[in-house]
Amino acid sequence: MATHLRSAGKKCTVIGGSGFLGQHMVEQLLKKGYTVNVFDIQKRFDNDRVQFFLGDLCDKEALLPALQGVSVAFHCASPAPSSDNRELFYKVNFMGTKAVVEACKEAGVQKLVLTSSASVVFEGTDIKNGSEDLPYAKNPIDYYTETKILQEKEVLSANDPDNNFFTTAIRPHGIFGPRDPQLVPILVQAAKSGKMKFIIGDGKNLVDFTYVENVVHGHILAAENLQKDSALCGKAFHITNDEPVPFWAFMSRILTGLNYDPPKYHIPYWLAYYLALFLSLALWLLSPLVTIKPTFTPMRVALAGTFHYYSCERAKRDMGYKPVVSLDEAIDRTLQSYPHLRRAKA
Ligand SMILES: NC(=O)C1=CN([C@@H]2O[C@H](COP(=O)(O)OP(=O)(O)OC[C@H]3O[C@@H](n4cnc5c(N)ncnc54)[C@H](OP(=O)(O)O)[C@@H]3O)[C@@H](O)[C@H]2O)C=CC1
Ligand SMILES: CC(C)=CCC[C@@H](C)[C@H]1CC[C@H]2C3=C(CC[C@]12C)[C@@]1(C)CCC(=O)C[C@@H]1CC3
Repeated sequence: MATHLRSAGKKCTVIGGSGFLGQHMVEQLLKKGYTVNVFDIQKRFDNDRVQFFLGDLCDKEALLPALQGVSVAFHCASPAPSSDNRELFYKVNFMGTKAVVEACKEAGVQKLVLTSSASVVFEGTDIKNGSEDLPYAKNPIDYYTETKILQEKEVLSANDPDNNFFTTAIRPHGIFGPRDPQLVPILVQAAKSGKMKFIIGDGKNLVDFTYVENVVHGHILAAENLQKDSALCGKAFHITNDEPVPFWAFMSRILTGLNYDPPKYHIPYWLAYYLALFLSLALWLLSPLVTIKPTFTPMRVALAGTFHYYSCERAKRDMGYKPVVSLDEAIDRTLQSYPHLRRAKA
């Protein structure tokens, strides 16, 4: 194959490339010999090998220059769930994704890989080894997830082999790893303020936590296997560590690894849920006077007190996926990457 064709095949754009997952995507893609463009609303790192395009993905005209000569676009941009901004979720995750699809088609990008979420099928009740055949949640756990469903449907239905445009979606769950601004920092903050005393439920509920490098590996395999007549076209794939763990054992391991005490008292699931619901209601009533963002929310209680782990057999079968970093190794690497969050021993 002529060099220019080979390098065109390896030219990609990471939309959301300044974010947590996006930065890890960029690092691995560069290691694998891809030429990488980043499109993001902000620039959070410097790298001479990356071409940055700053803009809002809702603006198709802003996206087009970042997609010229590119064969694969990875779309992993989203407002943070914690921003709690319904209008923004709808605008970016739904309308913005329509703009991404249109811009890809117009620029002649052949493959679009969306970062969706396994939570698109989660309604707050147990899911054990859930497959991709589960229906979309009728009552998603929050509005953010509702717009992730709209977004995934939009991307998968855009798959159009007749026009040489192929789409797929990766559904990760509980991504963690170095530089994650959410899971470990939120947990440490909760521990520091004395909020990590209680285990919700009996502590036996299994959950997937997925190391960021495995999530990246799934995305790259998806891009490399996405082609005419492949099983990936227009389909979604769970990517997990394939090692579900008790939610509270994972939390305790992170906390003790950073010298914080693990939670030890149990509180029944339904009591926690109704307390969180009552708290949300009280804060909503007070919202004209004061704005408080609670750590303890019904959605978090559902995430912390139910089983929700997913099968990644489809990804193994159709793209040869296998986690590249074990959960043990992943936790160790993550703990080492947060020296500033470690509590000094008394
Ligand atoms: N983290 C997790 O556990 C999971 C994440 N996901 C999905 O993975 C993807 C990546 O998540 P993560 O890396 O954690 O998220 P981040 O918030 O770290 O990264 C998202 C990036 O997209 C940028 N962005 C937001 N809005 C726009 C816009 N309008 N135009 C251009 N760029 C924009 C963000 O900028 P800014 O920071 O300024 O908003 C940020 O740089 C998301 O789609 C998320 O839904 C799915 C399952 C689990
Ligand atoms: C499994 C999964 C989807 C993980 C990623 C999300 C996490 C950032 C949060 C999900 C549940 C959250 C949670 C807490 C902290 C942040 C999460 C792990 C608490 C432990 C915070 C303190 C409490 O009051 C209980 C919360 C339970 C859920």
